Amino acid sequence: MASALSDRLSRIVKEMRGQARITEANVTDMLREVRMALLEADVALPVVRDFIARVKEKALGQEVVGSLTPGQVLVSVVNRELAATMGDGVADINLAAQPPAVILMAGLQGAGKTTTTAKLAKHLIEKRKKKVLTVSGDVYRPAAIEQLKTVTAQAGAEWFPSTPDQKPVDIARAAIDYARKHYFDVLLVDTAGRLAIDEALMREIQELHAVLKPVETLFVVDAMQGQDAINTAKAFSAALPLTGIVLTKLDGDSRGGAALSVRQVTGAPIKFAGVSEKLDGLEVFDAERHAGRILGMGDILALVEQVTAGVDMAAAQKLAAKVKSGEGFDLNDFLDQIRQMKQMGGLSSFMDKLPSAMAAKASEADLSRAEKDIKRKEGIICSMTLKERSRPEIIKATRKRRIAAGAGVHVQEVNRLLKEFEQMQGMMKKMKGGGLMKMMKRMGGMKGMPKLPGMG
Ligand SMILES: Nc1nc2c(ncn2[C@@H]2O[C@H](COP(=O)(O)OP(=O)(O)OP(=O)(O)O)[C@@H](O)[C@H]2O)c(=O)[nH]1
Repeated sequence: MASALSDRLSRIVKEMRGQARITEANVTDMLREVRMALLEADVALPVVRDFIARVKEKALGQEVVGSLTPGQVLVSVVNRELAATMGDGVADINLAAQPPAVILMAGLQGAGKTTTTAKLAKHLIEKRKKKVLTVSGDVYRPAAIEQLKTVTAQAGAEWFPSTPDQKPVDIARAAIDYARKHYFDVLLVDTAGRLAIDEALMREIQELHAVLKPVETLFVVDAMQGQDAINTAKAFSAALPLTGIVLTKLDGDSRGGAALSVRQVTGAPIKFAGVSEKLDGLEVFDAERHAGRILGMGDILALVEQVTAGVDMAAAQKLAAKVKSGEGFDLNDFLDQIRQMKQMGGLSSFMDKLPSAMAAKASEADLSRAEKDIKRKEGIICSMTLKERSRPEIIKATRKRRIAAGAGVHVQEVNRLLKEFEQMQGMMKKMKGGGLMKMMKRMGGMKGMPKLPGMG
C-alpha cells in the first residue's frame, strides 16, 4: 500500500510539466489522485471531501515557479493544509486548575487508555515535575483495575484503589478527596472500555465528567482504527466536551489518516501520539511529520523546496552546457558542485527529508563519513592553483605532496580524489552534459537519491 500511494503522488508530481499555474482544467485529475491517496491512508470519506474542497480553493491560481510542476505545487499545498488542519491545536497538557487537575481518559476498549494513562503519568512526573495519582473507574473488569495498578507503579506514580462493587462516581469522589488531602497535582482517571458505542456506558462517563469537572478530557483513539475512527469520535464528541486527542499505536503500519478524521470531527487538538507499548512511548504530536506520513512520502516536498532554493539553476545549466560544448568538466566545477551541496544543507539534512525506505539505505555513520569526505575534498581542491584545477593532469608528485600538506591530508587522499575525478569526468562526457540536469529533474520527479560526487 505504501508504495502504491507514493507512486500515485509521484505521478501527480511528474504530470503536466511546463504549465504556469494551477487551473480548474488541470487540477481535477490531480485532485482525484490526492483523494485516492487520502482514502488509502484511511481518512474518512466525508472528511476527504471537505478537505479536498479546501485544498482546491487554496491551490487554484497558485503560481508555479522555477522548475516545479503544477503537480509539485499541488502536493505541497496538500501537505501544508494537512499539517495546518492537524496541528493548529495546543500541544501538551493543560493543568491550569485548582489542584488536583483532573484528566479524564475516554475511548473504546483496547484503544490504549490504560497504557496511555500510565504514559501520561510518567510524562507529567518527569517533564512537568508533578505529583500524580491514578484511579480506574472500570468496575466491569477487575483485571483492568489491576492493569492500571501495575502500570502506575512502573510509571512511578501512585494508584488509588477501587473495586468492582463500587459505583464509578463514588470512586471518583473518593479519589479526588484523597488527592486533595495528599497534595497531588494531577489525578488521572481511567474509564471503562467500550467495545462499541454503548448508551449506558456513555451516560456513565458523562456522570463521571460532571463529578470530576476535568480540566482535560482526552479521547484516546487507535490509529489502526482507520475509517471507523470517525464514528467513535462523533459519538464521544457528542457525549463529552473533548479537550484533546491521543492517537495511539502509531508505531503500527497504519498511515494514520484517522488523525485527520478525528481532528476534523471533534475539533479537539491532537496532543499526543503513542508510539510503542512501553511507557516512554508517548510523543508530543508533530503535525508536519504526520502529514508526511499520511502522504507517504517523507518530507520530500521540503526536499524539492530545498533543492530549488539552494541550487543555482542558472549555474547548473551553464555547467551542463559547458560539458556539452566539449569544454570539459574540471575540478573548479567539481568544487562548485561540492559547494552547492553544502548550500543545500549537507547530506544529512537531505536524507532527513527522504521517505524512510530511501533514507534507510544510508546509515548515519555512512552520512557523517560522506560529509567528512566532502569536506576533505573541498580542502584538497582549494589547495590547488586555478591552473591545476582546470588541468589536473599537470600535477606532479612533489606538488601532490604539497597539496596534501596544505589540506592537512595524506597524499593518498589527493591521488584518490584525482582518480575519482577522472572517472567522473569520463562519466560526464558520456552523458554529454545532460546528466546534471537529469539529476536535478530526478530530484523533482522523486525517482531517487541523486548520485552526487563524493558519495562513493
Ligand atoms: N504498539 C502499541 N501498542 C499500544 C500502544 N498503546 C497501547 N498499546 C497496546 O494496546 C493494547 C490495549 O491497551 P490498553 O491500554 O489495555 O487499552 P484500553 O483502552 O485501556 O483497554 P480497556 O482497558 O480494555 O478499556 C495493549 O496491548 C497495549 O500494550 C501504542 O502506542 N503502541
